[in-house]
Amino acid sequence: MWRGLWTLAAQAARGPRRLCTRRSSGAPAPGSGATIFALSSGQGRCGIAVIRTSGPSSGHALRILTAARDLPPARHASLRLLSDPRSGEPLDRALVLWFPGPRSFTGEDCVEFHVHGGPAVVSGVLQALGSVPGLRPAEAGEFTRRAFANGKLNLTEVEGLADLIHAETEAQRRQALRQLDGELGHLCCGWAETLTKALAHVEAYIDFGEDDNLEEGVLEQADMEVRALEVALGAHLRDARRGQRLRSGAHVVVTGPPNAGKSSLVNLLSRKPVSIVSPEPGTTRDVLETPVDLAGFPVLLSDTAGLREGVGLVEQEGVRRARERLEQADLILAMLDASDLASPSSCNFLATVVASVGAQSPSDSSQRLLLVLNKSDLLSPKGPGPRPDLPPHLLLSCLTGEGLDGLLEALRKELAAVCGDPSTGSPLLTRARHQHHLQGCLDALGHYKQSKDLALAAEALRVARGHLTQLTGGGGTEEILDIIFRDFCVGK
Ligand SMILES: Nc1nc2c(ncn2[C@@H]2O[C@H](COP(=O)(O)OP(=O)(O)OP(=O)(O)O)[C@@H](O)[C@H]2O)c(=O)[nH]1
Ligand SMILES: [K+]
Ligand SMILES: [Mg+2]
Repeated sequence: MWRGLWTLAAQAARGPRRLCTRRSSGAPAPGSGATIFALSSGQGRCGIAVIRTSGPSSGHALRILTAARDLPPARHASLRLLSDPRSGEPLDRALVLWFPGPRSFTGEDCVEFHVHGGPAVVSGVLQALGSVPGLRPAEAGEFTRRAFANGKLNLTEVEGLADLIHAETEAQRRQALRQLDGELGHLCCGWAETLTKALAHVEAYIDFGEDDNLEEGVLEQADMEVRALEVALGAHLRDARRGQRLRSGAHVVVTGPPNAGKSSLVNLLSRKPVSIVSPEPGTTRDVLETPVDLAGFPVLLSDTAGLREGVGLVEQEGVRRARERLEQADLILAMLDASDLASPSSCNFLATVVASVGAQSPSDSSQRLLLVLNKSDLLSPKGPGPRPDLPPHLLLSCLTGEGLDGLLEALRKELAAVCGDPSTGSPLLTRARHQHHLQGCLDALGHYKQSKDLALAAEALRVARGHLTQLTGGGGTEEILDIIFRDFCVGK
């Protein structure tokens, strides 16, 4: 009888079937839902605009607009004259593509019209489509919703697609593409399969524990699998904030004593005059925030007031805001005037801000810091360099641009550590939702280990697995029943 169990375990390990399925499989139910249409390319005058439809009446709409009895060959671009079905008036000579379901983006019958991008052409074709019975304009995100409902994309892939459309920097694009390719989903599905296996072992023990035929070590096997999973989940959760930072931008804060050249650096990095630069110490008061692409990483760069005590009320408030912002920084750009290192404000800054960040033990939540000595152009070429007791630093001149390449390279390395490098390593958790479910899974595994009662232990495994399936948007306990009855040969 228990051959069945081990066959199951072996199969699950090899993964011949998808235990972690997408929402459903195959073609949509025939005649399900309306056929939707929309302009899929951007609004406004352009060379080519793409209008698409999805749903059972797509083929009909294509035939009506091209006044043709037959559909063009599937998945091949064909040049066709489009006419208004009501008046017969020609609208455009366009490329049309016919994607019969289920081999289409949504899994339904789809059509793409690649028309000339003039507003009158686009609105003419949209109106013509609207006049075809069974067609209606699509709602926001409805094509992707249908792709999800039809099992073409799981939830993390849907999120990856959304991120790809919104990606503004290279690193964001890489991360989104990996998620759209299903890397995070596959990882979770693999974990869910491990839990399904462990659950099958525990349930087998509950039902047949007294059975002499039960192979030994079934529960130990489940415990081992759970322990290995805990380690994997823990590693991913330690990295948890990185993917989210890459999605929404890392907080980089420029700080230092007055007149170090902080605003000059912010303007240099953002390539626009964000902040006022002047020889007067205490120029910057408010926190000035600007989004920039630094070496391919999305960054929210903040300029802040120079740190000093005993100044007027307004500047004091500026200093308070600067310190507050500093606490939220993922990466601190600490700046000093290289020609003024012996001044009390420089010494104080080194002893407080720089020393305290340097003393943090490295962990995901700890801040990173780059020390930059600006105004290197003021140092005499022959004279002694900056103080020998300084922590590691970079020399820069915002005036001449010397040292900027070195700073950008150092920033790239720091940001890769802060955001994770999407070209290498395991897929990152890009949303708080991912973190929530992985943490939920890990907590449930903790309950599993503490449970003295096997029924409660099995329930904990079900909760843990539920979190993983929710992460990819699947769900249901049908699959475990399926496995027990089909692979265990119960009743044989
Ligand atoms: N020689 C030289 N002068 C610089 C350099 N960078 C900035 N300055 C000058 O230093 C002065 C102060 O620059 P800011 O950018 O306003 O300095 P800050 O740190 O923002 O000053 P606060 O906002 O007042 O704290 C200005 O006169 C700049 O032109 C540099 O690399 N070399
Ligand atoms: K200044
Ligand atoms: Mg300033």
